[in-house]
Amino acid sequence: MEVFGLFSIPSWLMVILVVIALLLMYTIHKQRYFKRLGISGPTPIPFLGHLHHLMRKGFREMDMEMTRIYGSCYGTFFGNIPQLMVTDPEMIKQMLVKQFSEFTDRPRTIKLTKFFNSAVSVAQGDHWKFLRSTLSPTFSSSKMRNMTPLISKCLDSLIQNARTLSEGGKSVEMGELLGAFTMDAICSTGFGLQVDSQSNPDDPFIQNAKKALNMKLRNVKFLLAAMFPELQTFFKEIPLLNKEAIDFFIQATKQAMAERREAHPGSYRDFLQLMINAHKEEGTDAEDSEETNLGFDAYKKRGMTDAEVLANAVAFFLAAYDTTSNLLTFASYCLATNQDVQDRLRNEINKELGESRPTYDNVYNLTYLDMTVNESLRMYTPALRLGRMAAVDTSLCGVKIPKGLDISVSVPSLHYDPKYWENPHKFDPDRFSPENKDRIHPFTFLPFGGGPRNCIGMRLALMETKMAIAALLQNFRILTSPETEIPPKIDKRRGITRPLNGMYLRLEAL
Ligand code: HEM
Repeated sequence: MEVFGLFSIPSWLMVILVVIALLLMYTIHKQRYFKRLGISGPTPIPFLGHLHHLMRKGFREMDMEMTRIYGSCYGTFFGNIPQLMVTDPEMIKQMLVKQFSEFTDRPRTIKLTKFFNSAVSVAQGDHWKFLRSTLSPTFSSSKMRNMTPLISKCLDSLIQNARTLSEGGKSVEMGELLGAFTMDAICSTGFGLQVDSQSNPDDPFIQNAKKALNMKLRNVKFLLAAMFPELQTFFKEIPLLNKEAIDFFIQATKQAMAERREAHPGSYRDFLQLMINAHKEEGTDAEDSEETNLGFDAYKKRGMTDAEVLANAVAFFLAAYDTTSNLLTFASYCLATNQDVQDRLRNEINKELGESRPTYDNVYNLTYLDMTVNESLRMYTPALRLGRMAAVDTSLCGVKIPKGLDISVSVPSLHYDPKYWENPHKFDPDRFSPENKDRIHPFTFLPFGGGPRNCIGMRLALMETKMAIAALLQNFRILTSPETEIPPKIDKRRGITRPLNGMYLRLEAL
């Protein structure tokens, strides 16, 4: 083929060049999105956007670094998909609370396994409202109080296990120890399952939870969806989560349901029972109805379907496990590296509880324990981003927001912002003392998110964490060991804050 009569190139090469030019025009058009809105941000790489930063640094480090450079509202790209990053407390308040009706849903930037569309964490609009109102009663104060004996039993195993593992002054990998406690507590409080993963490190519940949460981001379909979001129409789903592991939790839930239908109907008051009570056999398939939006009243009338019960059961296992066990792991690290805080906390526990075992009510009244847990959550927030999607064309504090835009709040960036936290790298529970608490700028401390779509399991997570810390300090002094990494390196490949090389500490029996 002759080009302007000057030189000739083969037709196949011409076709390749035209395709490359069209693809470049496509990505350049997509990545001008924020320029068109007048929002600044780091320059994206064609097709990848800022994915290369994410792969190299992880959400925590990337977001904190970019927030320092670009401020509290800037545009980034997940491949060619625009994501507005926000850490301005007023904008966050508007989005999570005041304009909630315009920002009810989480973004579905990448279409994950369809199965999870029926989970409260992923469901949208009226479907979410129905699921949230059906599941919320599981977490009332009275239900929490009823769960105390179940958690106490798991604490007995925790203390026993900690004694065995720390014999002879050996360091203990706290992630394994506390992860097993968390899993036992989820199984018994949520599903009435007596699982003793604490005495069995190869327990299938633990192994499958780890497998399920180990997302494979270097997945071809996933990368294609990020670069060409329109292609997602042709993908049934993008299986980032391990299917075998998800199937394990589905089977465990089905078995628990079958057992209690036959053996002890009516004797349970837990999360699974609440779903069984709301379940009606004759419901339509959740995935289909979700796509057609039945409306809140119609969802309520038809009750929960099989798909909804199973999706929410699996979501409960996964949402509760990694978050709570990592909070406990980092709280132990903070106590080991701040012996003065540990002494003060143990004094409070001894004074208020004496020899009594921790319960929902007695740990609730421990002010310094609450301050310590909050400061651990500030420094090592398990959740890294809060996501919302604009349902309509709107604006947030004067910034124009088009319908469908994915907006993310970087929680660690807020928690370390020196504008709101003096000396943010210092572990200082006194920031949360009753006298100082009122001085905390609203919407700058968001470990459990905020507004009507905040963490549904917050009360359970806090109860479990506080009871476990109280029991540990009644029995052990937590110390660093030569293997303790100070400060701990954070695993960049995860969507959650967890230590890269484990958390090795010493537990000295008291
Ligand atoms: C320390 C432990 C935990 C932390 C730090 C945590 C954090 C969070 C955060 C930040 C969100 C998003 C909130 C938002 O977008 O505003 C969330 C949502 C959620 N969490 Fe947790 N969580 C924890 C434990 C739990 C537990 C124990 C459960 C279950 C029993 C749970 C179930 C959920 C569910 C179902 C959602 C979605 C709620 C909805 O969309 O309506 N979480 N969590």
